[in-house]
Amino acid sequence: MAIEFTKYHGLGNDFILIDNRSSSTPVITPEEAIKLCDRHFGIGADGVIFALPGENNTDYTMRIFNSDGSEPEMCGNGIRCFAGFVADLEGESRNKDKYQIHTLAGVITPQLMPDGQVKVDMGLPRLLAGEIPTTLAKADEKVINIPLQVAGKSWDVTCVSTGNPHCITFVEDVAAIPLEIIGSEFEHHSAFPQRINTEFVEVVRRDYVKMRVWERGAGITLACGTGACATLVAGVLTGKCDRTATVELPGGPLLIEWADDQRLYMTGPAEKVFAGKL
Ligand SMILES: N[C@@H](CCC[C@H](N)C(=O)O)C(=O)O
Repeated sequence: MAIEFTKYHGLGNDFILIDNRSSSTPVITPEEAIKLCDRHFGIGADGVIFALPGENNTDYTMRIFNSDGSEPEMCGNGIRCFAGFVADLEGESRNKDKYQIHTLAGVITPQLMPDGQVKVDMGLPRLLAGEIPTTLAKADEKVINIPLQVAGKSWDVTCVSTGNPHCITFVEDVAAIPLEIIGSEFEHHSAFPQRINTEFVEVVRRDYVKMRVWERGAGITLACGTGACATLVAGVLTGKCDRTATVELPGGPLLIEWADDQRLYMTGPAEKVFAGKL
């Protein structure tokens, strides 16, 4: 059976998108996703994203497999690519620029903007340890600047769920962090029963930070949308950032706002790279 796919990226965080609208089960298994994501023997990507029929009166359902085959709840860069992808699939029959997307983290709303960027209503961040989840505090307490021992060092971490789990550490010089050595140790730390995405952040100004990420199930990536949102929340909670800031990632900048209604808004690009057939 031939399966058509389109490769997209959001700031270098890259995905294989599959039109899965005729079935509510992904047409690719997690094992097949691992092979397709392989950068030497496959197409190469940080994950595979499926556009499925909408559940609970939404326009579509998005599911994603990480490059290790695990299934996360949400993907920020992925949902911007998803919006571009479904708009393309709809072609001339498209009658909206804002979609209600069902995800494992709830309903997320991306909007295609006239300048080609995608603005996403990412919903409410979750701050309690039990919601992340982490054992670094009691289930009903927040995790702000809590010491965590990793790689023989104590790191002050702040944890935020933006649908998926994030652990944020503010550092003096983000370029000096040996992410390739310590990232996996954070991801698999016993304090995080569902593993964790890890962000290291250097605050340049209250409205401009530099961030590098080690993603759960994917390792080092060039950008992470949910991670950029979690970074801003951690910056506000620790008194380091304003409620609107640019998060500069290795792949480029994302504009993040934690609005007065407490919802997170992320604005950034989604680029189609090529299409093909499996
Ligand atoms: N790159 C993504 C996040 C993808 C999921 C993540 N690896 C996880 O397992 O939670 C983003 O842009 O948000």
